[in-house]
Amino acid sequence: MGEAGKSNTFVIKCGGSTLAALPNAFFAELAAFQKAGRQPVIVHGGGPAISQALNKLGIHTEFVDGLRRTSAEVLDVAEMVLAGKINKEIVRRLSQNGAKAVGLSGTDGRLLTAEPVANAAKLGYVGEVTEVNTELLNAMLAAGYIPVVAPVGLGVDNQRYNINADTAAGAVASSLGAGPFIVVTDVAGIAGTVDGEKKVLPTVTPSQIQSMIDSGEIYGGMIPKVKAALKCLGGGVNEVVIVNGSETGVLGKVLRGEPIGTTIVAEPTAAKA
Ligand SMILES: Nc1ncnc2c1ncn2[C@@H]1O[C@H](COP(=O)(O)OP(=O)(O)O)[C@@H](O)[C@H]1O
Ligand SMILES: CC(=O)N[C@@H](CCC(=O)OP(=O)(O)O)C(=O)O
Repeated sequence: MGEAGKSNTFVIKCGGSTLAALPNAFFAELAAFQKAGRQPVIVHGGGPAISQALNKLGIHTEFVDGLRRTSAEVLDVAEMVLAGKINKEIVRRLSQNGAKAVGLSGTDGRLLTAEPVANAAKLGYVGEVTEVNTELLNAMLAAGYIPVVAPVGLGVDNQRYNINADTAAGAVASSLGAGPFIVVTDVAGIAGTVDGEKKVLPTVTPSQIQSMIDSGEIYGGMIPKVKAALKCLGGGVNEVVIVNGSETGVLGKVLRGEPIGTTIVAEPTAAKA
């Protein structure tokens, strides 16, 4: 694919926290971008729905450092909910709102190759992406479809892995060299304290993020988001924006460069020509 095609590609991560609240307008906006020649790729979560399904089945679930401890039993349910229920819901809503979309699990066509995370002894079948099959994504984009990806990966050992959706989306954004990477969640951005007042910060840099994690101002589900953002910025993505999906016209605002949510920017360098 040529440079023009690449610059048209952008990755959106849709968090499970916000999926039910996403208005039809969100999907219609994606359909309009698609018709205008833009090439969105969606990677989605579904944490709350997985927890709900596990609770219904009476299977205990817990998070360690923001990641779900994943036994073989939990993995089956996570895959069922992510690649079945949530993935199909998103594809259906896109179709209903005039977009052409196709749903894939990260294991389909070895879209996401994964390896166990460092503390696998504690976390079980939780994976980290080692490779993204961009050939498959680009083929779907070239055929005029929005790829909708569930964050389940396959190891070279053929083991399935549950992957945090922010991590998976960041890996996809980096491998496509796509920009901007838009993280859609249930809050208006990263909140921080400015002059004693809590507010959404328009921009944050990697060093600010580190001190906000250290102080506990960034916690829980925001941690994998900012970590994925930092990794992306080091890997070819020039802009990561965190926005609330239920606000109208969010995607357009990001793409037009209008101020919305929190933009994570690279550390300013002293010597810029
Ligand atoms: N500094 C912060 N600013 C805003 N939200 C934060 C911050 N730190 C932690 N959070 C939490 O992160 C949550 C978003 O993460 P999460 O619930 O995992 O969403 P998603 O399902 O979209 O991935 C927010 O609802 C909020 O509770
Ligand atoms: C390893 C791990 O934690 N996987 C996540 C995958 C879903 C996800 O990340 O969903 P959200 O984006 O809605 O949080 C989980 O099991 O909940």
